[in-house]
Amino acid sequence: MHIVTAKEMYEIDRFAIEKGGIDGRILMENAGRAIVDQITNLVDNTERILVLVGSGNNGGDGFVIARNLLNKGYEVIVLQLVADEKIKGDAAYHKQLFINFKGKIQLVQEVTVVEQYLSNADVVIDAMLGIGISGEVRQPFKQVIEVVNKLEMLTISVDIPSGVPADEGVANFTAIKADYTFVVELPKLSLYLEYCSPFYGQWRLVEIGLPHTTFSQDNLIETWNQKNVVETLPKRNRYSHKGSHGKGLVIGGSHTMPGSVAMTAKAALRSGSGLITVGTVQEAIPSIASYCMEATYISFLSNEGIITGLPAIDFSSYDALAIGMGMGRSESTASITKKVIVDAKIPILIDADGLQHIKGDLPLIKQRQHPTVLTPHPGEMAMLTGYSVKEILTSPFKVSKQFAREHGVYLILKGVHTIISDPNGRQWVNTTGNAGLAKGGSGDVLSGILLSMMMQNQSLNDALTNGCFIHGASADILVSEQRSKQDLVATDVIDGLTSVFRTLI
Ligand SMILES: NC(=O)C1=CN([C@@H]2O[C@H](COP(=O)(O)OP(=O)(O)OC[C@H]3O[C@@H](n4cnc5c(N)ncnc54)[C@H](O)[C@@H]3O)[C@@H](O)[C@H]2O)[C@@H](O)CC1
Ligand SMILES: Nc1ncnc2c1ncn2[C@@H]1O[C@H](COP(=O)(O)OP(=O)(O)O)[C@@H](O)[C@H]1O
Ligand SMILES: [K+]
Repeated sequence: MHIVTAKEMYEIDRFAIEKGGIDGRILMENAGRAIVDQITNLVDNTERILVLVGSGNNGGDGFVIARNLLNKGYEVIVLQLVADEKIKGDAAYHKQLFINFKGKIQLVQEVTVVEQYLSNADVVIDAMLGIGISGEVRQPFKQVIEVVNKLEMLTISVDIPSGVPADEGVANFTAIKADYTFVVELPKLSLYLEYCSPFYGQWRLVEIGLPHTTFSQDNLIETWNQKNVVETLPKRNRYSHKGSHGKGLVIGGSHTMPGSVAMTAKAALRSGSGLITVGTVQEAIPSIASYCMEATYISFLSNEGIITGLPAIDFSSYDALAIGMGMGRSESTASITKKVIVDAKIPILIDADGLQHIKGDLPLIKQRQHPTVLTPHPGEMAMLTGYSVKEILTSPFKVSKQFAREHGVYLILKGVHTIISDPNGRQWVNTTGNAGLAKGGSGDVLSGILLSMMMQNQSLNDALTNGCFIHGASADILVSEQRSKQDLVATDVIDGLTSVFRTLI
């Protein structure tokens, strides 16, 4: 499903009205009615409802909601926070209908009066500001937002919590902290920004009759859901053999960090790889092998438990490789990563310490004729780009698209809403995962799943989006059925892959 910016939402809206011929007043009615259907599931009709409306179409939705709740027997008051002449067009039409239906509207701009009304209500419907907000929230909205947040009453936002920007790039704002948000037709970008999404509370899309299309050539962002995975994940052929499912190489690990490659290898095998070989320091092999007996091993030259040299490896005998996990950041390991980038004429995934190694070698990556996948978390992305972590979290879509295009890489910017970007600038947002994954080792497991997916018979975009989905889905199933976010550890996520594959395909 497309994720839209405010501009794209307006384009879709304009298309529906101007080319499709649908009346904007009907769209507004549809939005209000669809949201009322949701509200009636949450709120009993004995509860007193206060609808806060602003000057735009978001306020127009508020009038439709108020009229339809009134029809259903709810006690409703609309507080209009702007002067009458500010309410225009479709919103003015629906305001008049509400009046015709004997609805009560109070024009209020004093925050103390708003507070009195709030104290006599059980539920507040926030239809103050929608996706048309520009700049900082002005008065009286700012104060009203602060009062609503302070009161902690059930708050339901229309389309977007008032004050939250629809798009990325705005770091500081005052906004309603909604319990529920009913998002009109398509998800807005800010739903997938970790500093904005908490404001939405629980959210759901409501359909109002707009086409699900995008007119943008430049900003193709989609969510990746279970349906997408089911459609694209290759089925295992009855006649397949181990060679059909990929021979992968994992390079990394050190005397003090053997677990990382062990988890990557095990996760790769549990996600369907035919054969996995681990290249690591000799000292680490016994402990890794006891956890991952299915893999084979190459002993690398080492000094004090750190890889110092790359043995002669015929990279072409592998289908893909992953490098960097637990490898350390010495000069010797950096030069090995560099050699692999140049010599390995196969798809490679670079993670963790490998990302530190490549900072100065991005031009070499650009020259590669085979796909390169980078999997930074925001800290690593900051190191690679020179932006601060805050800047990255404020504009993760822009920063990662720019980087993927500029360096010709597939970029997986990990986080609460992991963003997958391809070298053409297409982007997907993963929809699975939970805070149980915020533990050391989760990234190593992801690398293993991705390595495996890269070797299955699917496009690389599908492989990476499916890999991220499967990783998060494993954690989600575990947390809902047997573990908790507290005790979940990375090796559990590997074990949880069983449930994912059993339920998904
Ligand atoms: N046909 C349509 O256009 C539809 C739009 N829908 C609703 O319409 C909304 C978008 O409507 P609008 O484009 O009118 O935008 P808004 O409803 O967000 O209102 C924008 C108005 O708010 C004021 N404003 C902007 N920035 C402000 C700030 N920083 N502080 C205080 N006031 C500010 C300005 O007067 C501006 O005209 C959507 O979020 C959705 O709720 C729905 O009704 C569905 C159909
Ligand atoms: N709060 C969270 N919600 C969802 N996913 C998370 C959360 N925290 C971490 N993750 C996921 O866990 C993984 C962590 O990777 P990373 O930071 O590289 O960990 P490590 O290097 O310790 O293995 C990423 O896939 C990330 O998306
Ligand atoms: K709103």
